Amino acid sequence: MSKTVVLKCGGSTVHQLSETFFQSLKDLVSSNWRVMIVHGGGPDITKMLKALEIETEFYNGQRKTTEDVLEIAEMVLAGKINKHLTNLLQQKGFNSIGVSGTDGGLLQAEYLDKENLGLVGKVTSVQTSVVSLLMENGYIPVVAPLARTVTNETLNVNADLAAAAIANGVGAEKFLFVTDVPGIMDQNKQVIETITPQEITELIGKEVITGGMIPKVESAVATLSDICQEVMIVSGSEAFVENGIFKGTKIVKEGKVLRS
Ligand SMILES: Nc1ncnc2c1ncn2[C@@H]1O[C@H](COP(=O)(O)OP(=O)(O)O)[C@@H](O)[C@H]1O
Ligand SMILES: CC(=O)N[C@@H](CCC(=O)OP(=O)(O)O)C(=O)O
Repeated sequence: MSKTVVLKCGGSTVHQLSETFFQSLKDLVSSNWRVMIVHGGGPDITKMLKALEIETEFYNGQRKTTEDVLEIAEMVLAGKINKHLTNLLQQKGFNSIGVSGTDGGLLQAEYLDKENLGLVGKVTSVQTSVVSLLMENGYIPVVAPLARTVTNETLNVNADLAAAAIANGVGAEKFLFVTDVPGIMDQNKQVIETITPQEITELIGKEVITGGMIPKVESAVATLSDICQEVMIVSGSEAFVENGIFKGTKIVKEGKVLRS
């Protein structure tokens, strides 16, 4: 039976995906992996909000989302970025379908911290039937990180957290964060090949892992399970798998160093 890999493509990399990245994706598909993509788009949302002179700020790494901000976030995520990626995949020879996390009940959420963040969601459940059907039929689902509450309100969701919830929900064997760096770097800017949750905590404490890397490693650690034994941080501007060998940083459960 084929295994599932979830890729989270960050907003920092969605416009810079290289030919070798798509070659790696082809290798995965031809090795019988079922592929699903969840994307971000933070920089594009910020750019559009600035152009429209709508104020935007972050609280604990998440965008404070008013109704005006949500309207633009949904427009950019489910419109601009989702169509950009879906079209690009189609152009590169993949069958892809773009959906929003609000479609088909895919992502259900509750308010994360209504007082401080406004319309921001924390995913509570993932309805996988539609995306599973798509993958079974050879399509790559491309998901925008928006969710619905039980009372049908749309909420903005941090893409790292949305991707982690989806990886868990679909029972993915592999979960890759595709970003603008080739992996987690140590204090000497060398890419770390394998890292455990304990080492991650140490590097956050030493402020070697900072900023946008923190939600990634925290989501990675939270996603590690008996099914998903390996989460990776990889680059979108180069090959992330060659001859079955994955390149980047592998985040593995304590003491386990696994082969690709
Ligand atoms: N130890 C680290 N190793 C690599 N990148 C790091 C590290 N600490 C912080 N970062 C930062 O994390 C960034 C990736 O996070 P982010 O910009 O949020 O990406 P994305 O748009 O893919 O979600 C890198 O560009 C880098 O500046
Ligand atoms: C609540 C929240 O912060 N939502 C994010 C959703 C996009 C995202 O996470 O994009 P990246 O992966 O490019 O950062 C935002 O509005 O920017």
